[in-house]
Amino acid sequence: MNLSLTHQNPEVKADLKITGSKSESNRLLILQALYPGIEIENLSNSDDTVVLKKALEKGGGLIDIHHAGTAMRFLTAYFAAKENCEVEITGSKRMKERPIRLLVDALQRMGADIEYKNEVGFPPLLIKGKKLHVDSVRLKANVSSQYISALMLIGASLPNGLEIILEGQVTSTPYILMSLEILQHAGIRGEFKDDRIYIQPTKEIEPTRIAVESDWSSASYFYSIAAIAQSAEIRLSNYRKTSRQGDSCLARIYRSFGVETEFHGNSILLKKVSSKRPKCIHEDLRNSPDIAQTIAVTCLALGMECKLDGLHTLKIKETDRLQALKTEIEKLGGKVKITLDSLHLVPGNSLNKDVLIQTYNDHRMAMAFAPMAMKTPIKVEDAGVVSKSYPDFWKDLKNLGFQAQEII
Ligand SMILES: O=C(O)C1=C[C@@H](OP(=O)(O)O)[C@@H](O)[C@H](O)C1
Ligand SMILES: C=C(OP(=O)(O)O)C(=O)O
Repeated sequence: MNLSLTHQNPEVKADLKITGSKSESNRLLILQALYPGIEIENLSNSDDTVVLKKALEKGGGLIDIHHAGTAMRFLTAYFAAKENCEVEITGSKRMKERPIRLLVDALQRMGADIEYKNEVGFPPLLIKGKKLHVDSVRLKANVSSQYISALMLIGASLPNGLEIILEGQVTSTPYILMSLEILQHAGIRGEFKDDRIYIQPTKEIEPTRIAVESDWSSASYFYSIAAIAQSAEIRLSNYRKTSRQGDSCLARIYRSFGVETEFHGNSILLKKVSSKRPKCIHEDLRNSPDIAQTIAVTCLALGMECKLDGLHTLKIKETDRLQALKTEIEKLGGKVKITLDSLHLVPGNSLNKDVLIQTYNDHRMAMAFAPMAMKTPIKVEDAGVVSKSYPDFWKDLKNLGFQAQEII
């Protein structure tokens, strides 16, 4: 499904409930499978969470997790440590290009029986679950934090717990802290200090009800809309002032675009308070890689220069996001230089009209470019990709005055 998108009203007002964080949901589902006393509230309705839940219910055999990176990584560790289970985990064409060797190597050193079905280092994987005895493992930490979270989530279920020694500069650190906080919330002891993580062995936990906060990465598109609009008041729930999600740094970053965040009870109110903004934004997004696309497109829409660093993980996500951003921004008239870990955008004098934005099976390409329709009519290819993290995205956008029409 391709969509033609327009937006005529410079004033935006809306009140939306955003689905639960997929990162929190997927961690909690793994923990719940290991410790049945956990009850989860506000679970994400994203495809990535649905596939993970179904895989856990199936418990073995052939499992296809499509595009879901966290599901692939978390389930690899989960099944490797689950005695007497045999599973083949596969995914989309892109999933078969997303590296998993660092995690598989670590699990194999812990005693796991995992084989590559096709290419070494990439899914699909053949896993024969067994008891893992080794209780200390070293892991390169600068490629994806998901490998580390995957090990942390199974750590407490191992006979002696698990020590993880991190090598190199740690990336996406807030996601590691999220894993630790969720374990602690469930009653599992653990610590993360310098380059060492330790998770204490835990046989049982007290029954606990844990509420998932709504997804901050999904909120980023509304920050972008508020920044681009002439006036905006957008209320989003359910959010907390002290969030486990690193992407809550949006509140700080979008202040530079004139958007203030007010916290009221369990909701946030995004208010456009000023049209003054700097000529150039410079951010290191090592800790919040998922909002890079949103910020780049906001800057393009507002005619601002933007320098983003710390983007070394973007090449191995749903698509090569650095290349995808460059190609699509240049179609609209911006100039983009990319390196292996950075992006520099210089906006053009005007924005091209009716450009078809390609989405490359990446939900965030579709959602990040959508706010651009407030400045120039655009078309979005394969708009259904949003369901990976935010199935209600287009419906919610209509509530903000966007007109979306299906086109061939
Ligand atoms: O652990 C998680 O839930 C995630 C970690 C991040 O991945 P990397 O650590 O690979 O950057 C992030 O991009 C992804 O969307 C979700
Ligand atoms: C990178 C993402 O997800 P994953 O790695 O879990 O596929 C994302 O949602 O932006």
